[in-house]
Amino acid sequence: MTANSEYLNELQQQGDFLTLSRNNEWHLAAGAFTLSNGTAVTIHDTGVIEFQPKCDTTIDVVLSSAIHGNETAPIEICDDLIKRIILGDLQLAQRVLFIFGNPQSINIGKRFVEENLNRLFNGHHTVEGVRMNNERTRAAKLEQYVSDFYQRGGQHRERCHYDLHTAIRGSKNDKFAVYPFLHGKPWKKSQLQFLLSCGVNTVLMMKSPATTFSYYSSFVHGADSFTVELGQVKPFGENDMSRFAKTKATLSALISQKEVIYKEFDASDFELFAVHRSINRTEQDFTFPFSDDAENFTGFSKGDLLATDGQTCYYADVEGEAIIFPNADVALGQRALLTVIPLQLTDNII
Ligand SMILES: O=C(O)CCC(=O)N[C@@H](CCC(=O)O)C(=O)O
Ligand SMILES: [Zn+2]
Repeated sequence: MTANSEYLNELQQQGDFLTLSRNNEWHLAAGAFTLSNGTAVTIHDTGVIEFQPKCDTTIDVVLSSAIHGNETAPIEICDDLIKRIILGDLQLAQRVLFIFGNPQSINIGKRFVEENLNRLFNGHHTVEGVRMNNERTRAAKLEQYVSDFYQRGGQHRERCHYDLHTAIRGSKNDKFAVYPFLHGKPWKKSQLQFLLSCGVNTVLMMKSPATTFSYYSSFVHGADSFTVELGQVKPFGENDMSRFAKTKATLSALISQKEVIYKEFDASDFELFAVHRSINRTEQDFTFPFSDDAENFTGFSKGDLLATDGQTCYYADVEGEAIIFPNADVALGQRALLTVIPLQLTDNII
């Protein structure tokens, strides 16, 4: 028996792809098997597992978590879905690719090992003159796995990608999604209805390209793609999983049903925000005037100080400008703060 088939036997019996991935931090030999219900299972690498049911399918679904290793609730959600599929308790009706992005960062309980993986997509992993590291290599591979997965599904199918995260800070709106910049293409009501069903009624509309995983699959593969923030970062074992019941049930339905009927679209169900600006840290001396427990979506009055970057002070220039993802510890040149303002829906939505 080869080492490869040993891990496959154990995986088939226990369904524990998360532990297998954590035990093989940066690489796992590819392997495949078929479930008794006919679903083909392919392990492409550590943290990357594909399920192809026997029936005809219409949607190619990518569910990623652990792009940041300490964001545990989404990892637990995906771990549970994968186990149920492998053990035959959840029968799929759609193709699914699950990704645990950064197994070593899960093991050390940190956002990343050397470099923030979610700043390396859309080609930013490979830059002339910049040394490759494990996270850069991983970002390049993850792009390729997603690309191959969508290509095997074929053109003219629905493609979606939900990149599941949790926020470092608490948030006034506990769960929210980032809708990547669509380059003028319309936003989709059907996607907002899906998010609402997940318990996510707050969506931020980006207005420029990004280096994130969700922007990559949206821009390069035309997928309906979102970064989804499911509450606040907690260590394993400290998540109140009842808070994610709607998310789990909706993801489960998405992959196990031919079609899911969501609540009819009603704009008043949502709180939508436009990203107003992104403030990067360019100086060693970068500070916020608010405390570490100031929550995401805290609004500021026009003229209030928002951040100080060396000699540059940033002030709110719109009444109610609200803070998202403030993080003074980011690497120089990276985003330290987003600000948002409420958005009224225009006709750029279908
Ligand atoms: O709470 C925080 O500061 C970060 C939470 C997080 O990881 N958010 C993502 C958002 C990605 C996007 O803008 O689509 C990130 O910062 O990578
Ligand atoms: Zn994250």
